[in-house]
Amino acid sequence: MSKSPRKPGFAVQVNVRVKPCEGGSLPGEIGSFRTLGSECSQESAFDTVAPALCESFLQGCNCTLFVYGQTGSGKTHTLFGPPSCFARHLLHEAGQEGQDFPAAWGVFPRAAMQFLRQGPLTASVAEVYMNNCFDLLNNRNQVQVAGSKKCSIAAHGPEFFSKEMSSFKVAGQTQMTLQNLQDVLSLMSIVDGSRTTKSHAINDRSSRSHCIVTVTTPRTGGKFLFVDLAGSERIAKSLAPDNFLANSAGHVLDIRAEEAKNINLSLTALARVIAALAKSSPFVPFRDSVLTMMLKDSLAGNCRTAVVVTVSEDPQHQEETISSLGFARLCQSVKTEVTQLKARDAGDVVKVRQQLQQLEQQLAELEAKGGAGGVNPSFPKTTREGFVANQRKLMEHIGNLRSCQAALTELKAAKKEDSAEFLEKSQQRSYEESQITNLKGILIRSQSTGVWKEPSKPYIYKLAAKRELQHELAALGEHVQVQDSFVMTLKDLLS
Ligand SMILES: Nc1ncnc2c1ncn2[C@@H]1O[C@H](COP(=O)(O)OP(=O)(O)OP(=O)(O)O)[C@@H](O)[C@H]1O
Repeated sequence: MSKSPRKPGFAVQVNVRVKPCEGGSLPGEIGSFRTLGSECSQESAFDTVAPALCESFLQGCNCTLFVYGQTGSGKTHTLFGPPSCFARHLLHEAGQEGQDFPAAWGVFPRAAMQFLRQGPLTASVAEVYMNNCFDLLNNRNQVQVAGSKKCSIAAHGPEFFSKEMSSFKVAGQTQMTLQNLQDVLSLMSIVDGSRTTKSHAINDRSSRSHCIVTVTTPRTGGKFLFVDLAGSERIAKSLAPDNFLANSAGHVLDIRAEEAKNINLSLTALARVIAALAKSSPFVPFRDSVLTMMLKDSLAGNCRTAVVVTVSEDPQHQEETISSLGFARLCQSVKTEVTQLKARDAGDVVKVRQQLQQLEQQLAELEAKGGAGGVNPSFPKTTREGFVANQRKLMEHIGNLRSCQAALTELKAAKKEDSAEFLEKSQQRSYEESQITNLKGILIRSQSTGVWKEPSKPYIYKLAAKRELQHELAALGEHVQVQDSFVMTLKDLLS
């Protein structure tokens, strides 16, 4: 990808959004930030925060927008929208009022709609939960961040992934093509439905993970990261007594406290990185957490970056508000460099084609050595066929269960919990769940006989990388059939 000269020192743009609270107010002056007051609508929030970033992205710059703040202060509300705002009936109602989409939609879906006027995009969604990264577009499969201490992608992954330890990449994330409003809605339904959320004393729908939606434009290869950070929290305030679960060994496991501890650790790592960048310190501890590795390019690379710090007017959260404003001040001193990427050309296509060919050859070699796994040919035909048929049935029932759950969420959002349709879908959900339990039992029993071998990790990574390259080629305007080349491992299906 060709680059034009760097424009030095682009300060991170800091915005503060205030969540209203009746009778509440902020502790003192906010400071010299762009402020989105408690009356600010979703549309005004977008108009304040996003236009300059969106324009830069469309001109070929990498951009990042992240939201930071105390739990329940409005991060997800600002970036994506309030709970259930992606229910399909709301889209229909907005259409009847002559709107393109519901007024409640947040910055990301509005920005995506703007980008789509210029052409298609590809998107991926990562969730960072308990310091591990998961692919929300592929059944929450765990993916590795290259350069992390846990796994070096250089050991498994395709050669074209950067081996430079100074740059971190997520290996083999699933890409989804966005072409229209329906695609944006589908993406948001997946994010909404698969993110780890819990209800606690401060927020009914609290995100227990950081969520990074990345959209890429094929014209330049430029990326825009939309980052919804999990909320900082004081465990004593947010922890409700019903959050204790007994695990199978009989130990009492405080999952919520463990999650909160992990969230706070990663946010502390982020604050340390930002403090080091603000002081222009020679050492910046990006490696301290998966989150900071993933945000390295956004904070210290070629990227135009903005942050929305969300705070509450509620007097009982004053201490957290003061702390969040301190974070906002730190961010103001961080500068990135912004380089405009040039439109891609035929040379890029040739390069990607070569990489694809190389990868296909490596996949063939792995297949020849049995790396693709599969059914053990030494077993009788009927056993092999029976196993594969059960595997297929399990996938079908998992698909049906997901559709059922999506339909139930829609009906709930439309307040149709008393309808016959809701009852029918609930019954179907129970049926699908019982089928899944039965099939899992059968598969676990037959797997232990050795009839099935899982594909190797390098094979899975290379296959995912092949799909990414096919998407890239398609986005560059090449006629290429993007193959659904995921390997759904049995381990994933049975988990
Ligand atoms: N500016 C706002 N105006 C009106 N309602 C808001 C505003 N900000 C947040 N809310 C509402 O407050 C609730 C909590 O907001 P949200 O889930 O976005 O918080 P969060 O910061 O993402 O929390 P967490 O870190 O726990 O995930 C939601 O019901 C949301 O719609």
